[in-house]
Amino acid sequence: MTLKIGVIGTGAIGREHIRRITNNLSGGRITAVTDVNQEAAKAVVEQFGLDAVVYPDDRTLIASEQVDAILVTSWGPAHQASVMAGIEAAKYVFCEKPLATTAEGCRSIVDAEIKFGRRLVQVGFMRRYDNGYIQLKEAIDSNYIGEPLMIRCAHRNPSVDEGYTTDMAITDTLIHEIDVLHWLINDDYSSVQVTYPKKTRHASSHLRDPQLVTLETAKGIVISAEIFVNCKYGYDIQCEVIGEEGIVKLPEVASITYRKEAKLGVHLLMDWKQRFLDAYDRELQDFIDSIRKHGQPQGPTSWDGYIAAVTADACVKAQESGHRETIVFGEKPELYRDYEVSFHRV
Ligand SMILES: NC(=O)C1=CN([C@@H]2O[C@H](COP(=O)(O)OP(=O)(O)OC[C@H]3O[C@@H](n4cnc5c(N)ncnc54)[C@H](O)[C@@H]3O)[C@@H](O)[C@H]2O)C=CC1
Ligand SMILES: O=C1[C@@H](O)[C@H](O)[C@@H](O)[C@H](O)[C@H]1O
Repeated sequence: MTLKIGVIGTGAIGREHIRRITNNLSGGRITAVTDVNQEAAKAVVEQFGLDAVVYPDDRTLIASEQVDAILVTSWGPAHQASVMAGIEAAKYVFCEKPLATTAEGCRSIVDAEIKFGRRLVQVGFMRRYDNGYIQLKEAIDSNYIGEPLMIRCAHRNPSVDEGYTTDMAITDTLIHEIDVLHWLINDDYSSVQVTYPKKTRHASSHLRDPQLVTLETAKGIVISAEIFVNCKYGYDIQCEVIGEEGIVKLPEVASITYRKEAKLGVHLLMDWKQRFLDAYDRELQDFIDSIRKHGQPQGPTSWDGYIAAVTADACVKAQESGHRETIVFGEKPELYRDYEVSFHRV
């Protein structure tokens, strides 16, 4: 059966996902769209030549018999209500980060899914599908570098707009590292501290940039994560895991080398959309395939969304206090306990 997908929010990433489901992936079809900006929803139907109905809001879209699964790509604060409505209607849900803007909101989604009795929700933490991170995980899981001791990583954007605030460095930007790193090392975060190096003159007056986030895990691994969203030179994601027997590091983005004007170099990306193109394709193909084969998604869970939100809350608290803040999760519920996805390199 072809999975009939309704999209809630036809902005930047909504359109990207519609494009990939329509042009690149198999097994899914966009049958419905909605956006608070109805003109944007209509325009997307035209742009991609979709055979899809434009609904006035998320509730009517979710209720449609022409919708098996919803793709929640609206603004973060709107996610929770759409996801909850999707679960109530027993529809599959792919939700872009954040699952909800608060830990309580994520917990209520977890509880609703547990009450439903089966997994319906996948969160858009696409880095787990990236070949580079998968290779790092293979090296760690096979003990190739021995026990991991430290991680050094960086999330750098060339620039951000005026509306970007200091806490967004955590909730919008670091959130990807928060998800992928604990998955990488099979560990739980236990505390966090945030420090502010000298501020770049390129940041707006209200923004602290760069920031240095130091996370510790239950096993004692120390993670040093730099967030620098006005770095000017490019979009750059770095991750290096230092183990007892060796070190593994994310590969650089593939690029030709050039020799020109007495220089030898490679090109870097400026736009985040290009960096994880394959991972976005793979997370959505996995969502579609898992539902068609197993009747439930297998990707990052609501519990992963909750873990990320609890950790992000502690990071924001640490931004404000300047102190080390502890991070505590409740016990992982049964529904998510034996769940282990086998992500493969391609
Ligand atoms: N996984 C990733 O790498 C990325 C994830 N995101 C996440 O995706 C979400 C959307 O981001 P963008 O597409 O960049 O934003 P955007 O602002 O370009 O698009 C959001 C769209 O949602 C619509 N919208 C807002 N509230 C709505 C509601 N209640 N019902 C229907 N439509 C509604 C807006 O009118 C807008 O068209 C955000 O949560 C963001 O954090 C964004 C970029 C990358
Ligand atoms: O989610 C994302 C954006 O919101 C954010 O602005 C970028 O820095 C991230 O890398 C991207 O994946």
